[in-house]
Amino acid sequence: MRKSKRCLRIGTRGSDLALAQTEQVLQILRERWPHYTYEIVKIKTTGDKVRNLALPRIGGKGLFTKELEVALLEEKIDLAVHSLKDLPTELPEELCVGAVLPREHPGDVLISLTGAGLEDLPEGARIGTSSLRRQAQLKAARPDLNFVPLRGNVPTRLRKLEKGECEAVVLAWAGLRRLRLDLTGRMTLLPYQVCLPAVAQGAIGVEMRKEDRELRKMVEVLDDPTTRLEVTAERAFLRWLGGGCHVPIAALARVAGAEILLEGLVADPEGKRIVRGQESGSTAYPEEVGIRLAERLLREGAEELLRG
Ligand SMILES: NCc1[nH]cc(CCC(=O)O)c1CC(=O)O
Repeated sequence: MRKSKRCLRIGTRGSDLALAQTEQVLQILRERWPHYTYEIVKIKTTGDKVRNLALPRIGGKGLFTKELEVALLEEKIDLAVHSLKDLPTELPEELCVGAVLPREHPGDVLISLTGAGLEDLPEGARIGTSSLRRQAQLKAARPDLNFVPLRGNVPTRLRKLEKGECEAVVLAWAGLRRLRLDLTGRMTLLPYQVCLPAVAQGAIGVEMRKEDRELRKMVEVLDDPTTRLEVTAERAFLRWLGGGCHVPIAALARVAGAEILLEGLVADPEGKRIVRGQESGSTAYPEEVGIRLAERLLREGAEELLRG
């Protein structure tokens, strides 16, 4: 046993959502490992700095995670807490996802001032979202809708709705939930058939240095094996497609007994073509299920969509 307690430095973005997620991690670690000290280190990422630009234009992977990875590699922090959907599928060789927390409901919600659902929105309504995945799927369901780019943190986006910049916005349920925002009467959940979530949406991942054995053992208390299996299948699907933010891609895995069921899609940004399918397989090989679904969708037309 070491004599002096080690101080664990937890890196996070400074947004309300990121801090709420980090607080959740911290609470569990503190309770289980009270003899350590903890420090939260806020780090600005490129995505935080270029607020006004449309994400698909900036492109580039790891917009919200890269600076945290650099801090891990430079040993300025010991853990990095991410929304797993923002974390690229390829990690630096020295890093790993040490834990995946139990997932929130992974779905997207539609929020409007009147509480109108997707069918009730007026003809030609403006939807605030910069996500090509959301745009493509909503256009497929309602070709008359218009889209306005909407970026910034969750509260900022809701303010833009209040100011009348659009009739509705689409956000992840998980983010609203973690921010404890009560949008009763304004919010409807979009069914997966209408809007399949982003890979790993609703899951929190804790990234760390592989060689930090002591810490790897400690973060096991955060890990939810079912969520981990699901996001492993989804991330393998995304990695095999080689997709970034430029082509709409969505996927959702569910564990049922010893089986993983994975549903996924690739679309063109206008939502005119959606290549969608399902695969299932053993929980012993989650990545294999993801790769199999990717291969199948590539054969069925996703290859063309990805080449654009
Ligand atoms: N891209 C931003 C982002 N990253 C994670 C979440 C929500 C929380 C989550 O999906 O885990 C959000 C906001 C949103 O999409 O509404």
